[in-house]
Amino acid sequence: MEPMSFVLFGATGDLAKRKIFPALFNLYVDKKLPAAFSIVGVGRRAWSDTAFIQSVEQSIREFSRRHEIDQAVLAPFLAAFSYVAVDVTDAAGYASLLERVEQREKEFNLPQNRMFYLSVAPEYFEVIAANIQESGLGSPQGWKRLIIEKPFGRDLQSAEDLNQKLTKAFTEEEIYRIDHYLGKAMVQNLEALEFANPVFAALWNNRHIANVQITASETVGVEERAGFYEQAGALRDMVQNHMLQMLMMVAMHIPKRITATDIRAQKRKVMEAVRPLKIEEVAQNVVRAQYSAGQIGETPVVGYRDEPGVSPASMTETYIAARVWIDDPFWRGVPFYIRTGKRLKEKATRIVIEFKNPLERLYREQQEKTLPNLLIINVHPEEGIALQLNSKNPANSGKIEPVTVDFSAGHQDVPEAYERLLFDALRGDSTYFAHWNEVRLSWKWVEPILAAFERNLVPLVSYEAGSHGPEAARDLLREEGFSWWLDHVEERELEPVHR
Ligand SMILES: NC(=O)C1=CN([C@@H]2O[C@H](COP(=O)(O)OP(=O)(O)OC[C@H]3O[C@@H](n4cnc5c(N)ncnc54)[C@H](OP(=O)(O)O)[C@@H]3O)[C@@H](O)[C@H]2O)C=CC1
Ligand SMILES: O=C1O[C@H](COP(=O)(O)O)[C@@H](O)[C@H](O)[C@H]1O
Repeated sequence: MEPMSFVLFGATGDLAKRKIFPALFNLYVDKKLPAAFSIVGVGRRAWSDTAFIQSVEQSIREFSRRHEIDQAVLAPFLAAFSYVAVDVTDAAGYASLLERVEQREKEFNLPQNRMFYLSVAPEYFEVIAANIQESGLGSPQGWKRLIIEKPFGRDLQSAEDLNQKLTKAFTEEEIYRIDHYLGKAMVQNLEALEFANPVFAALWNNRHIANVQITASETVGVEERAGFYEQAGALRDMVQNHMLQMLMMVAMHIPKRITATDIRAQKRKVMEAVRPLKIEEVAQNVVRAQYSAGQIGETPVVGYRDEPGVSPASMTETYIAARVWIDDPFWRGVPFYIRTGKRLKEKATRIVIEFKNPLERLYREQQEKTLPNLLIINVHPEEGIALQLNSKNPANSGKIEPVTVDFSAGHQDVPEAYERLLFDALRGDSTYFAHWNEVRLSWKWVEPILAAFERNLVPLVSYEAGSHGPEAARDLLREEGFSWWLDHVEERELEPVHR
């Protein structure tokens, strides 16, 4: 990994504190940062280097996954940090930033490789990219890269505008769009699961798979983010990015080679084959809902409209479920169901692949019940893979019962998503970053849903906080004779009606 300068815009903010500094530190401890580097923080507030370095140290002590921090390791790490107060909208301020970056390059004997990380509100993305370009910061003798946070636009048009402006300063190959779900170990593992196991590779198609269920459920509510969330809702906040990225990762076909280019090409093909929804079809295929008051565990919680900062008549959805069809020869006829929501019963991101059960009748004639084989990929916070099979239980008169072969990654001290993604970006590996094609096609698919919501063509139903979501989401699957797996113990017993 080549020595470089890391310029962090938004260095005094929440994301820097909770994720970026701890991730950089953990990479440093694991010897995954270059041998020499400088980190220049940028914010508005008039901090000294010392004040900034103190805040970095505090964030590492508070948020690092490592609880034991060795001062002898921390001190040289912190020595790489310095701070420049710049209002990013003021082009004149970039001269002092350039001066500092160059001064540190000389001090640490660094080649001019520059990583720019935009951890600021999205309205600043364009102006920062333009000012980087115009100030000379963006013309180093070595490489330059741009890591950019979500959200990438708020609809197709704004995403296109943003992309056009960014690409005046950075090429597509230089842009690393963060989707932190792509940094999750089990999402990255999907590729190996599908392509490193011929047994699954052979089954990964509509001949063998009945449906795919992708869930990202959260117990938290809107927290202190009402200002943002009221404008976004679950569709923009989770579906356009994380949910569709997981769908692409599950549905992609075997690439020629395991490279960023080939994998991204396969993901693009999936999104190109996703059946577009007409506005008038949205209501039949998408459920939108909002949480009402309820209980998370033992704790009573208010409904969304009573959350601080939320309008009492808010129509913002905190839950989405949708049926997605992929019209290609591999997936034609296999529904992909996605759902995500806040204030649900459990915190769980999970993918369930339900296999077809053509031999079910054979055993039914024997008065035996078999359940479909399920491949369950627990993404977060549990991490692991489970395969549900049917097996005779000798302790129960040899009756067939479901058994689960479980590989759980347990709670090992594994790198967090931001560590993996930063490591990749520093190495110049863009496999697990969202390519513009993926972002564009995702917005394109989401557009009619946004329009249908705006025109109120889809009812906003409510669900009780602490529940598994609205009944309408169950009805969505019932239409094809399926049900959401693993919501309820009793659903394990529930026999889906297979056609
Ligand atoms: N926080 C999170 O968990 C997540 C955040 N994100 C994204 O990351 C980005 C940053 O979020 P977050 O850290 O929460 O935001 P914060 O509001 O906590 O921080 C914003 C940062 O931007 C700086 N800033 C704001 N205006 C200016 C300006 N005119 N000139 C220079 N610096 C400025 C602030 O500096 P100062 O305070 O000194 O003015 C601060 O460092 C956003 O795009 C967000 O959507 C994405 C996923 C999760
Ligand atoms: O991007 C976002 O993700 C989080 C959920 O992330 P997870 O890693 O905890 O599953 C979500 O709470 C937030 O609203 C959204 O902006």
